[in-house]
Amino acid sequence: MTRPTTSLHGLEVDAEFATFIADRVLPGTGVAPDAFWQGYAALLDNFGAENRALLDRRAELQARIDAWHKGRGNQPWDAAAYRAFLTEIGYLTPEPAPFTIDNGSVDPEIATLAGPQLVVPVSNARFALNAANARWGSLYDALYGSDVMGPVPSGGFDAARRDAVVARAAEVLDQALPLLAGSHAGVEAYGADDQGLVATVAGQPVRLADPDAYVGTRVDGEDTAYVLVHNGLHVELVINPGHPIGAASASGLRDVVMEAALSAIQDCEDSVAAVDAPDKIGVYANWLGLMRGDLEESFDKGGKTMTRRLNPDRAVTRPDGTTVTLQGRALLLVRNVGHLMTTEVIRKDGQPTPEGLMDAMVTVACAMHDLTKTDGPRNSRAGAVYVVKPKMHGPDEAAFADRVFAHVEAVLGLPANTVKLGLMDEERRTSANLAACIHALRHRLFFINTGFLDRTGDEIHTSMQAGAFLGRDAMKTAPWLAAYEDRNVLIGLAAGLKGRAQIGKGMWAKPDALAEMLEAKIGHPKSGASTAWVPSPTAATLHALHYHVVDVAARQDELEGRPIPDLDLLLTPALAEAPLPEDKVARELDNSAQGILGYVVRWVDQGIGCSKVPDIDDVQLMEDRATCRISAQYLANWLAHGVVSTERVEEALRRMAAKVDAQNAGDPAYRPMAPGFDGPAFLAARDLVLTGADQPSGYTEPALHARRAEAKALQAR
Ligand SMILES: CC(=O)SCCNC(=O)CCNC(=O)[C@H](O)C(C)(C)COP(=O)(O)OP(=O)(O)OC[C@H]1O[C@@H](n2cnc3c(N)ncnc32)[C@H](O)[C@@H]1OP(=O)(O)O
Ligand SMILES: O=CC(=O)O
Ligand SMILES: [Mg+2]
Repeated sequence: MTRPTTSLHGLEVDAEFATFIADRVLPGTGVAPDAFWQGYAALLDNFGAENRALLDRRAELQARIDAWHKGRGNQPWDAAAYRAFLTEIGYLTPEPAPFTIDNGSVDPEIATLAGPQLVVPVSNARFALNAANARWGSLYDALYGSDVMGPVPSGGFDAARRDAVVARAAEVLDQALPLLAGSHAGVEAYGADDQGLVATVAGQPVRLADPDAYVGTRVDGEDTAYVLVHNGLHVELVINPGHPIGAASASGLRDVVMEAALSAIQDCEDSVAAVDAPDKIGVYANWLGLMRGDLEESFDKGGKTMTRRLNPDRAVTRPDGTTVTLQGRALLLVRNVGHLMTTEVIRKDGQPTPEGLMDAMVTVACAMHDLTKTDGPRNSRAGAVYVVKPKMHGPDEAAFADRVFAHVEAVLGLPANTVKLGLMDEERRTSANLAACIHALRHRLFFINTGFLDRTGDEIHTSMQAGAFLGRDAMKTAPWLAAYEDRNVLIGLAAGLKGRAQIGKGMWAKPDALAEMLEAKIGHPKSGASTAWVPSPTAATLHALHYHVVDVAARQDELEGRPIPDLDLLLTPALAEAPLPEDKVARELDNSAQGILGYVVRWVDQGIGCSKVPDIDDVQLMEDRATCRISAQYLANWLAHGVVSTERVEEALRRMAAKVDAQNAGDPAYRPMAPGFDGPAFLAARDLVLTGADQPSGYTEPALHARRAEAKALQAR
């Protein structure tokens, strides 16, 4: 169905979108619609052709790499020859001379504090608000409601579990905020005087081992919270003897509230399905509401209607009677799409235009509402806009992004480098040239982050023709992956990110396996990362505990200057040296097929960009476009090397489609894929695998967008 358009400065703009910009985004920013669209037309004039040329360069390099591998036949891996070849074709670029980033004014959550980073699809207002409010999380709820204390209870209140939770929380306090004597488990009363916190243990007053850890007191209704701080993260001891949990404790402690998601990425990219003007308006409208501070969402929960809004800041009274205000919300960052896709929302010369350029203009324009606020809670007190830029390949693309945002700032009348960029290190050409990429963004870089999921997909795609890749488990311990993670931290430290920008690690993709996360994810701060991604507020609260155990700044000091793992390690693909065992192939084939279908069917038919999908062992996995890219690229690679045949893949897809249908039987909105196997969802999954070797960088976006548009058209009939 053709939608009405408006002609603006030579652009054909979706009419509803143009109205959204004029009536909702721009009022209050001081930018007139005419100036906006004139600037937009200039943006396309200046950068449209270059954007296409950068994509052509990706394709050219990939074709040369494919040809090189094919030309080598079965010769053994030759790291020196490969590196020389990559240098010759310009895949590897010269290293910059030593430098330190100079990113201007950024917030403490970016520069100095270390803690969890929550990611959320911004298209879902209920979740997006929840993510913003996940700055503070109940430790009691996170322990009680997750698998950390054993299987999640399904029945009524479990008093034994409550006692175990209370004991575990006391252990956390003893580790992070110990008393001079005794344990928090034995506290009979908490109080405060002008010297700080006073706990009563065995009838005696006991102070904190570190008296400076006491910040002050916060009263909220019946609750009195004693606010403490450790490693820069606050912890509240919430006292309320009248509360059922507080009543069960001698001290009246009813909760331990952790400062958790220091920052949250509101995602316009891999966790959302936004393919047309209404979708993009939905995404931008939520981001706008967050930046204006007035987003709200009402929904039914437990039979009651709830309305969710952004939480206020928290006022704490210090012992000297002065007030200190703590941020009530996570610092919000926005992830734009990458350079690849184009959008029909804005056309020029009859052609769709780069979606990344639209995200750049519109998300920054929305964020101006935060920058221009004169009262009420602010997002960035440093006056910055934080844009996460994903899927960039190498320094030229990073430099391109830098110039695009400089143009956006000029059009919107913002001081240079107001927009800070987060560099996702998630494509191989970026990892291999990381220092040069950071250098290209040095005046606005606010993070580097190892997006290991996309990175794994790109690893397979780049070396698609080199041979068959090892299976998933072996990939997790492959030398390239360790080199990638370690190099990222060390290169970041060498570029002076400590104290100036975040060094981030990737997503915990098993949202329900939080006991396992608690064991494993401490590895992120230990590796020198000042933040790491979590999929939910509960995971943020639990991951916060790691930053009380590890002092990241001290860890970064230890790591700085250590030798950077050799580039050859990063560049050596994890190929199977012998035929893969048949049982492993069969299992991984089914697993990948199930994961792809389980994700794609909700994306294409229902527009859900991020889902929990059970794997073959019934472990719920977070699936987004990056995890889908991995599965599709695995199968495409095995197809390319005869590990599996097309017929076998088709059979597995059909069999797994029936299984996914059964898994979704309880969803009234679900449309089964079997027995026809001819709907857009099934065909999207099939496209992703069978054409995976030919998709640009192995991305899933082109197939998903096309099939979602098809499904929408069918549904509109
Ligand atoms: C490779 C990459 O790019 S990773 C980055 C992209 N991935 C993400 O952003 C993952 C974000 N996470 C999610 O979308 C979800 O957690 C999923 C899809 C994994 C699971 O969703 P669900 O099955 O609905 O979660 P579940 O039922 O366990 O929990 C729902 C509750 O948790 C909250 N919640 C879950 N995830 C989030 C989140 N990321 N942010 C805020 N709140 C969240 C919901 O608001 C809801 O609480 P409410 O009822 O009070 O509103
Ligand atoms: O975006 C994150 C990733 O792992 O990919
Ligand atoms: Mg990614």
